[in-house]
Amino acid sequence: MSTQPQAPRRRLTITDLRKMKVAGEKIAMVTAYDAAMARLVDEGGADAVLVGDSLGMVFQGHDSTLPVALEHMIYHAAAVRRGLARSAGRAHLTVDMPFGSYQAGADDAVRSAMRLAAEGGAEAVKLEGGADYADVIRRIVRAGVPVMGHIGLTPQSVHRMGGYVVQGKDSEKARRLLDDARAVEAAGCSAIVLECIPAELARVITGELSIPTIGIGAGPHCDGQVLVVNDLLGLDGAFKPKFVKRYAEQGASTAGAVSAYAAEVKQGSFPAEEHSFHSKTLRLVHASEEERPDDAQVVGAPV
Ligand SMILES: Nc1nc(=O)c2c([nH]1)NC[C@@H]1CN(c3ccc(C(=O)N[C@@H](CCC(=O)O)C(=O)O)cc3)CN21
Ligand SMILES: CC(C)C(=O)C(=O)O
Ligand SMILES: [Mg+2]
Repeated sequence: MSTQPQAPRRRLTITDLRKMKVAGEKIAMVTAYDAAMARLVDEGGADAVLVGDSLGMVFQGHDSTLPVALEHMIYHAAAVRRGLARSAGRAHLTVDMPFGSYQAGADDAVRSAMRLAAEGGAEAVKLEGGADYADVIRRIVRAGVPVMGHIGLTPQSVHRMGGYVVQGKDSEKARRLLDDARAVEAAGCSAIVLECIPAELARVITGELSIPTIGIGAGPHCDGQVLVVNDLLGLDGAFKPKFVKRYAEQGASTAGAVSAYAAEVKQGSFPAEEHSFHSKTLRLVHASEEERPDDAQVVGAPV
């Protein structure tokens, strides 16, 4: 009997994410920055993986996303791409365009997006900005790369915003964000991230747009949600903004595991017998021994 050929696994496309909005099926997106985590996130059932420029803060240790370079995003995207290739899931892959890779002009933006797709394996790129970026979005989409928008709290504009603060809290600013959302959809975006805006505003934007809205700190009415994986795993005990829910306390459990390991090393109980290798044929000779047979195998002795 021959084994049945396996139906090839089909990865979700950006079009599938749009169909999920129509079907009323919520989209679960999670960030990942390396191959191992990408595989776990994919096998955990995330619909979409984001290689976020938040890696500048959670991976590189900066206090903003501004120092992240296009080369860094390509490096992490390619690692995540390889992780997804080895995993059993079907997540779609979006990669953030970092600060400086698209703001100077549309030609530059198209070149950056093409590198993220060609070298990083991105199936879509995400960029921060509203109506002001309509032309840039149009040009990248025309080049063949789907674009995800991102409005509200846009971390690359931290200095203009005066910190990581909730956006669109008064009627005029909320109106401007709704106009921005409409503008990026009209420019050809396939989806849009809404970050740290009132839930009431996110509900209106979600109802007005035909592309899916993916919220972070934008309430429950969005078509999907995104969280930084380190945050949902509770890896950083000090970082707990209001919108984060921790589904694990891996920061505490990791520090606890290392502490147990260090204690056992110091005490001599690790490695134990079951962690050690042996050889029956090896004849050990101490370096201090005067008479050494010519055929002795010397281990641990200075030459
Ligand atoms: N680990 C991590 N998670 C993120 O979600 C994230 C990053 N890093 N780095 C890039 C940006 C920065 N983000 C942030 C950072 C801090 C707040 C924050 O402290 N927010 C306050 C709200 C302040 C207000 O009331 O306006 C909060 O308490 O949630 C929000 C978003 C979101 N992104
Ligand atoms: C938090 C998400 C939306 C993001 O842009 C990032 O991780 O960089
Ligand atoms: Mg980002």
